[in-house]
Amino acid sequence: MAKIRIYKVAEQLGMPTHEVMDILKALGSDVKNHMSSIDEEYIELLQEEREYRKKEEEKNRKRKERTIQLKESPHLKDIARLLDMHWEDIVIKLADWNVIFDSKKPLPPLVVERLAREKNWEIIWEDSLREKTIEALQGGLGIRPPIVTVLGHVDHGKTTLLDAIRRSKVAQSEYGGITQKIGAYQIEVSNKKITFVDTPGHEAFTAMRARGAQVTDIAILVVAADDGVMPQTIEALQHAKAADVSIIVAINKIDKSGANPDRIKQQLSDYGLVPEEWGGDTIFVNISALQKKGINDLLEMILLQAELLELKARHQGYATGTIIESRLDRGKGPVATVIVKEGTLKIGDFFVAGATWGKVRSLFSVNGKKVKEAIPSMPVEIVGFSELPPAGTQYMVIEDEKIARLIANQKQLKEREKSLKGSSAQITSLEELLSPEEGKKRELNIILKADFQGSLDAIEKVLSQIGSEEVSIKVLSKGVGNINEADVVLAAASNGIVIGFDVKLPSEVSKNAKREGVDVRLYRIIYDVIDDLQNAIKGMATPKQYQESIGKAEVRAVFKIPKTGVISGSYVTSGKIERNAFVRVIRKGEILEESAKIVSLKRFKEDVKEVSMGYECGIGLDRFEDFEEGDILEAYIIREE
Ligand SMILES: Nc1nc2c(ncn2[C@@H]2O[C@H](COP(=O)(O)OP(=O)(O)OP(=O)(O)O)[C@@H](O)[C@H]2O)c(=O)[nH]1
Repeated sequence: MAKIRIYKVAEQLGMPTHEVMDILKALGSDVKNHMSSIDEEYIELLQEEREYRKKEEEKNRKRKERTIQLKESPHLKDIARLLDMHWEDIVIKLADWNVIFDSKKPLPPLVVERLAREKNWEIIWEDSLREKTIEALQGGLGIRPPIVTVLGHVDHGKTTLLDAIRRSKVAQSEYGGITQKIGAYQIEVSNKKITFVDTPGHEAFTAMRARGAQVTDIAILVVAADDGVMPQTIEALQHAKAADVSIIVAINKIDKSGANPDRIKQQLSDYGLVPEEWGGDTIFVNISALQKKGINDLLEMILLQAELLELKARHQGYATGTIIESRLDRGKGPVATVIVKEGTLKIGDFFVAGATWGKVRSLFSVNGKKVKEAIPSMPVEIVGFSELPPAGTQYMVIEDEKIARLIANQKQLKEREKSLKGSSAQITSLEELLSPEEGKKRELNIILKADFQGSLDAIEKVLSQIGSEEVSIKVLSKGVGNINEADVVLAAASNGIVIGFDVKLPSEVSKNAKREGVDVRLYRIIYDVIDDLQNAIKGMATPKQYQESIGKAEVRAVFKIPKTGVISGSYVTSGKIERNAFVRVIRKGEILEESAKIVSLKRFKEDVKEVSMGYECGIGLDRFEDFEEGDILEAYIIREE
């Protein structure tokens, strides 16, 4: 066996001699110094060991480099410093995540970790610091009243019930003073409060949820005893279930002669709402909203249910909440009703609600009385908005006026961008839903509509069999009949898709679906449903897109045209430019804009579909206006494989 000296080995492997000797010694060899010789066959082993050590070193180095050790609960400014971020940027992010910023308090651990992760850092909390920080933030957690929404089929008595409750509990004198409907009210029974959202109907309920606002804890499902369970009763029930709220059934109109509460209990049992007396856990209460009978029982049941739910909220600190309704008041300007979720809302607070911001100038209770502050679950009217915020918008108090304005402006920008792109970032389609996300099992939420019960059951059965390891299929709601507004809203709120089997999609509903970015699919053959879903689950339905270049133009002049915007007078140097193409803007070899859509293509004053090589034309783009002479516009079309 050939021998080789250690210093030669070291040279050959590019390793320091001491390291070679180190490894050899660890192997049991009795090497003395760099002049010692070893068998050549050791070289491979040395090399492997060297590689392994290198990788470990690298790992260790990364581990050390990318961790932040925390010895104290970090406040926002600490984290900004540690992550080398602007604290304003962090505050904007927090607003996006609906996390209250309070400079006097530490940031919640999860938020710290998430911020760090975005910058590729790992947070190491010393000892029990993480727990301590959580404890410190939870100070002031207290019971809060339940928030109740009334749902049910048309004419089953939702409005009458809400009215009856309000009239029975709010003193007549106060009630008389209310001229405006403000979307919510609060009553007191046996020294406990209950908040009612006064916009009955599951569409409103789910529309709010679609905006990310889940205000309801308990849904009262009103069913008229003489009419029984109707399509919208089921729809409402499914919406409430999808939102994961507790349901109490109020069997209404028991004063009527045809009233048959047992039949309703039977019907609802089929949908999983089994009365307690039959061994289930759903509370049923018989009422007559018109004759104000059973109202107290119902309220008691709501309180009982609320107790079981152990509803709690942070009472201290800055407030967050949800806009329930907004209106323009002649005297007060834009006002909105907010139900407070956390914290205490006070006069003088700065706030952000979606793209609007403001300062709380005055607060009114829902009975029209001036109040100084509002605590969790309390509905309150706020004066001081800069613009009207839409219902369902999240509301949050911001410590600093400048930041409040900044966040609102950012939101405005984002919304404008979204409307330019024509669709929201949360488009949920089969394709997108199924695009893989780090090792998580994905859920495909389906709203199923069919021509009759038989087909509905059949499809649901096959759907339950085609989930895969990565994707499970969940039928959120099912019903007989055409696709309607409520289906679309539910899909939007639950990131689901609507599947229609031998039913119609009315054009109004279709428009809304498009606007909301909801994927609606219509089928006539059951196997097509299965095929499509199976393919989608396998990822085969994701069409591969590629860009096909069609031509180039060079900017020769730049014009500003009133109302139209900036137009580049260009000369087509190769291929052609088509009106429906996308454009890449290149200046001196640098890409300034990757994907702008052509919004105007003209020859002289005429709109044209395409312009070929050798011709001049005017090109306007949707997201780029800063043309300069000499810019190259590369036109391409997106095709699917
Ligand atoms: N007999 C009787 N009639 C009732 C009762 N509750 C409501 N009604 C009547 O039923 C009709 C419909 O009541 P509403 O409260 O408007 O029903 P709703 O569910 O709010 O209806 P929409 O707002 O159209 O969805 C009205 O004429 C009420 O007077 C009741 O307990 N008994």
